[in-house]
Amino acid sequence: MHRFEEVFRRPAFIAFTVAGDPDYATSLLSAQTIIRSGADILELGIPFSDPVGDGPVIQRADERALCAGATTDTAFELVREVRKESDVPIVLLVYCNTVFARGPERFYREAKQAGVDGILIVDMPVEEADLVMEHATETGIAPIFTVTPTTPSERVKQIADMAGGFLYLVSLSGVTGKRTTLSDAALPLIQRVREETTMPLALGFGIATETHARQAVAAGVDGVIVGSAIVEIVERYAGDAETLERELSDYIARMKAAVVDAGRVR
Ligand SMILES: O=P(O)(O)OC[C@@H](O)[C@@H](O)c1c[nH]c2ccccc12
Repeated sequence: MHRFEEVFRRPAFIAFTVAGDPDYATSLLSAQTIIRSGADILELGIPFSDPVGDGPVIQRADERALCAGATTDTAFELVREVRKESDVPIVLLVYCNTVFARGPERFYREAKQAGVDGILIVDMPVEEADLVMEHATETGIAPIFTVTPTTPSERVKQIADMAGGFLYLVSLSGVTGKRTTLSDAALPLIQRVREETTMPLALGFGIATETHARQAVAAGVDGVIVGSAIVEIVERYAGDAETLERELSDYIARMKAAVVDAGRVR
């Protein structure tokens, strides 16, 4: 859990991409570019056939990756490859089926061997987390959980007690995807969760612009998570590696600068 503590000493920029989107080579280039451009944490989604928490942009990315042959094994391979050149914390974002298809013991063990620092099982309620908690503890992989605007405060406390690394604050009730403004529910959520825990809090869902990122940091979060806006860049420029690298690195660098800058004036 060392890597997370270090990262959250100042507001962090957390970037999501789908492992294997649209193919292995492009996705490795994207992950490396994201890290080289200053992202503090890499969130890697293992593509899944029924990603119920995801909007159309990430659904399409999952589909592209699966069509190109992405599997849990190729996602672990990607982590190993990224680890050769970087120490940034890597969080795997998965649906339950992916973990249980392999068996949780083996999944956590292989994730650890590949160099994973945290695992967020997006459709696993805390009530069922017992099924994986011992493996998280054994491997030292941080169990990351989400809380949403509709999570009662008592439950927030229960979740925070189990969680490691950071708490993922879902800014709105809905699926992933860019929004034009930061959700109205974000600020009250941040304030409410702050009262229940001292863990680092990272806000995600709908965040796409530097303004959103600044607002989130000003509201008191320790991390800002962006997914769909990044996946859209991959989708648009995947056919041209040089342009993809440039566009992605511009975007990540701008978002990171906004987060750092907003942290300074806070
Ligand atoms: O795409 P957005 O709106 O920027 O949200 C982040 C998100 O993509 C990433 O963290 C994520 C991708 N798929 C998920 C499923 C559930 C929770 C979170 C996620």
